[in-house]
Amino acid sequence: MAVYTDVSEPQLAEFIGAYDIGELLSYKGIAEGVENSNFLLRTTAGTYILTLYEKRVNRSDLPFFVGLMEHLAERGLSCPLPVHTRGGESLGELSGRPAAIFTFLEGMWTRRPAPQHCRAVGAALAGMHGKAADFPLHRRNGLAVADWRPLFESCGDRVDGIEAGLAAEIGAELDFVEANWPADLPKGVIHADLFPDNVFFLSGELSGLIDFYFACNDLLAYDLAIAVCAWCFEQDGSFNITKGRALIGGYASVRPLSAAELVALPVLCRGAALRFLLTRLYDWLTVPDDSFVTKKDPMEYLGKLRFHRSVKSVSDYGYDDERVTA
Ligand SMILES: Nc1ncnc2c1ncn2[C@@H]1O[C@H](COP(=O)(O)OP(=O)(O)O)[C@@H](O)[C@H]1O
Ligand SMILES: N[C@@H](CCOP(=O)(O)O)C(=O)O
Repeated sequence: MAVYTDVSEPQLAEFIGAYDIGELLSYKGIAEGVENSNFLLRTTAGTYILTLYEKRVNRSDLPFFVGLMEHLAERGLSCPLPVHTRGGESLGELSGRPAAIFTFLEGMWTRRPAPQHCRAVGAALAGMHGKAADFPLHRRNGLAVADWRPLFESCGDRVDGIEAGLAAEIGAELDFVEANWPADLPKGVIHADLFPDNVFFLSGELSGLIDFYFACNDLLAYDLAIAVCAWCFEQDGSFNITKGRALIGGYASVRPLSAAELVALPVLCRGAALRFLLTRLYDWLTVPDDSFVTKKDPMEYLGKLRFHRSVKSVSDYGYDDERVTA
């Protein structure tokens, strides 16, 4: 459930009055999502999304997120376009929350990604990296390698209650990724959360990307590693090499990967799996059970992490490149 803040009709009608989007016909909360409150708006001019930014989103980051979506949409990436008020503002305030209205993106996310979805996602991610290359704002990744150990420490002493030995396993993994994290790979603006629920498809074709609220500046290949973790495993936890080949191949078809990026991909995937293991673990142990926040299973990412630990080179992901796998 992700409608944390209620909006009354008079408040909303007044808010909408500042925009050229016609009269309000109806609105309803959208149950999906985790971080913010989202509403589907129907007006005499069309359908829109209203987002109220909740506490876990830092207000000072909003110009980066909203500006990035505008920048990408202007360059032809299919993603929500912030709608401006008549006064030119894309961010306002509603029900005591920062709020924005976005264009509605047609399509649905896929619960059963197939290799052709993975290929399209890889290509779209590389396209996003290219289109964001001249985005002028900068946002530090608040969940970068250096932040993982403090996040783990803030999980407290109940980690082994989930699985015996888990704290030591995570500690050893942190030691490894901190010592082996690549420093000199190409950097830029990354999506940082390109999971299946953030990619829409329509009639089998990718129709757009949403949820840029983890976007930040970091290694481009780390974004690919996040997508490998999110798209290429089956429900039973096994890695699907055909999906790996499709995702990485789709990415490389738009933005060729350097040999150094390919060599680094296994450690980047270990880091990506660890990052989602840790954020899920933190929520699992600290968010009250009666909270609206949907807690996701941390152990799914422990399984993925263990797989990546067994990987010797990018060819184990199904991707062959003679520079690194000959
Ligand atoms: N521009 C959009 N067009 C269509 N649906 C959207 C749009 N933005 C959000 N949604 C809907 O709202 C849901 C939650 O959005 P999301 O940005 O993922 O929220 P959160 O940041 O809270 O996780 C999505 O799964 C989708 O159904
Ligand atoms: N993708 C993350 C959680 C963030 O949720 P989102 O709805 O904002 O994409 C995870 O799976 O842990």
